[in-house]
Amino acid sequence: MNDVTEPVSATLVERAKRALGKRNLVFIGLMGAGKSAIGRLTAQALGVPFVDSDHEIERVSRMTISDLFATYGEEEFRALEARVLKRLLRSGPRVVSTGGGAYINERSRRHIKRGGLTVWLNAELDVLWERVNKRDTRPLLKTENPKQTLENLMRARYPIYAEADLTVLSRDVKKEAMVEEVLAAIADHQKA
Ligand SMILES: Nc1ncnc2c1ncn2[C@@H]1O[C@H](COP(=O)(O)OP(=O)(O)O)[C@@H](O)[C@H]1O
Ligand SMILES: O=C(O)C1=C[C@@H](OP(=O)(O)O)[C@@H](O)[C@H](O)C1
Ligand SMILES: [Mg+2]
Repeated sequence: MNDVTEPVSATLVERAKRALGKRNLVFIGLMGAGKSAIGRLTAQALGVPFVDSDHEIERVSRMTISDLFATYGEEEFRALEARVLKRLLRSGPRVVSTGGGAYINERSRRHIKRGGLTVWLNAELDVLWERVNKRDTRPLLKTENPKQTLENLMRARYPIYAEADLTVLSRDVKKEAMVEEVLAAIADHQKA
């Protein structure tokens, strides 16, 4: 279903498509940054396929992310995540939204860097917290103080996400406004 209520600027779409070329576009960032939601809408705007690596992992394993963590542990999950991302990024062009920890794992980060143009959806703690505390599907946040856990992950991970090709500030604006900001970042990146 297309969630974009107003069409994204056709000129902007064309400029972004030209700049992206045949490359994949890979969304990275912390839980709640909007990778899955904005990634899907960006793929719709660009007219290319969309895949979310978490959804693909759940599809091939026939288990939820939470069950995978509980049954096999995070290390095994990261190894599976790296294998899935290597396969997903082998073809394209497509938009790939990754799980928040993928880019932090060295093997997955290598696949992602080789596999496409990376966009970091950078968000402030309160924006992320507002979004993630509505659902309990993220095993890493099943702690005594999940907001503190999220802040700790920000401190540890933000310097690594900052290696992305593009950075877009994820805010609580209309999702199509976020899509337009992502497309503008891609188009302007071409000038660099
Ligand atoms: N710009 C935005 N404004 C309001 N809500 C948003 C925005 N971007 C994402 N969301 C919502 O925040 C929640 C988390 O988004 P999601 O795409 O699942 O994040 P991620 O995949 O990065 O963890 C979802 O309910 C989504 O609809
Ligand atoms: O940050 C992380 O390590 C994780 C983020 C999750 O994806 P989202 O970022 O889409 O929530 C999911 O991959 C798993 O719970 C681990
Ligand atoms: Mg997601």
